[in-house]
Amino acid sequence: MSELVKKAYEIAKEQYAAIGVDTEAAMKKMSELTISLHCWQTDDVGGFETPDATLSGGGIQTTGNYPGKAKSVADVRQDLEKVMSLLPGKQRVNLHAIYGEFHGEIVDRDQVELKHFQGWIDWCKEQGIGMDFNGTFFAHPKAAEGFTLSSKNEEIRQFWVEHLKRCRAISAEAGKQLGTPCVHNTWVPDGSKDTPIDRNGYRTLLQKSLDEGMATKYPKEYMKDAVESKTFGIGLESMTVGSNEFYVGYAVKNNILMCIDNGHYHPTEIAGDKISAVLQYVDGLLLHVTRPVRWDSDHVVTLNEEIQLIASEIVRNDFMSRVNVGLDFFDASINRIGAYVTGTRAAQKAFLIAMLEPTKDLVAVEEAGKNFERLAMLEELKTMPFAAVWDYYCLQEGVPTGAGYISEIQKYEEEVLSKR
Ligand SMILES: C[C@H](O)[C@H](O)[C@@H](O)C(=O)CO
Ligand SMILES: [Mn+2]
Repeated sequence: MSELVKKAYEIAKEQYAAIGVDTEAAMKKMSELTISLHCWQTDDVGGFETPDATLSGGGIQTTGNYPGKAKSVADVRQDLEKVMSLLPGKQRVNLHAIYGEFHGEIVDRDQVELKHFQGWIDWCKEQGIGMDFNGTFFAHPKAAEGFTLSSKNEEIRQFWVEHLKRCRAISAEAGKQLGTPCVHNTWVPDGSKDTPIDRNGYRTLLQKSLDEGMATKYPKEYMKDAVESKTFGIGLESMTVGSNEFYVGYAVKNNILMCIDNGHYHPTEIAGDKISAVLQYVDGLLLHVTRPVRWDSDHVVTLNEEIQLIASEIVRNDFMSRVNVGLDFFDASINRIGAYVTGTRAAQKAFLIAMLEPTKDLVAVEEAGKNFERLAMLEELKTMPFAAVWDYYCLQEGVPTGAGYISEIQKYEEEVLSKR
């Protein structure tokens, strides 16, 4: 098999060289890409605050009941280790605050501390990876009214401000210990099912709470703040407090990261187009790469045009060091390890394809007004022998080539997941 992969690669290398693309340089550039693996695909966003915790509310939903979901932090780690063993390139782990090690104690969100996540930091150290973090502002009685950081109930608002403060402190310590900045992302579901009157009041409160929660400034080498907007959530269809305009404004004003989740816009909007727009005004972005199907359904990422534009925009403009690439999907209807591996590989493929583009030539053609030639070149690029380069890259990285990971995942399902 590996002989075949090498042979195919040699031919592909020549074909790419003929259009001015250096395949070796492209594979080398892949080392600049680190993908942050969201822990929540392992257990359908349940977390471990209580033994039977499940996702409820917040306008997000998992569907499906495929056997084998992670039931403990140990299961999550075991699953993520399996996932990483099947992926080329570099990864990090992205945790939500509900994934702490609480050891049977009821720890409310305004009580989370470093000690609940020290085990995770140690595990990251062992794995040689970085950690990202998220306050969890959903699936909680104090989020049941639809408002958290923008709540008009001062006690509730303060509760969530305290959660934000604590999560940022945990993030800073994780980044410090691991020697790589931890991105702390804030997404709140806040919004209204039916038409509200005081949109402005809620937005003023959200801004006030973010200012309070982020008042402590940490060194950028330890942690970076990100804020995530959304168009609407289920049951919160009429108004989202943290809309796109709200958070672009907040991120620009405070020069923090804007999180672009490509499931969080109107279906006709193109998330990839937003990257160069927002990066005119902020230093960096966080991406939540996902696949919305008709709504923010968080299907497993596949190699589609949307993902391709996102990756191409980053590579074409040399934005690799300014964009933190994370994933955000949770499909409970299929093997969850398979979901991770397929989805992460799809995102990585999009980046490698972007790195195999003769961008300078395309720009020259565009600037010369040769739009037919631009169109034709883009079409021809679609059928270049990308798979041969991808397989060779996987071979070099010591992970299964082609569909080779499927049987590995089936074996893991038989030996581990089916016994849970
Ligand atoms: C669980 C995630 O934090 C959540 O999905 C958020 O990032 C989001 O995208 C909500 O729609
Ligand atoms: Mn998201």
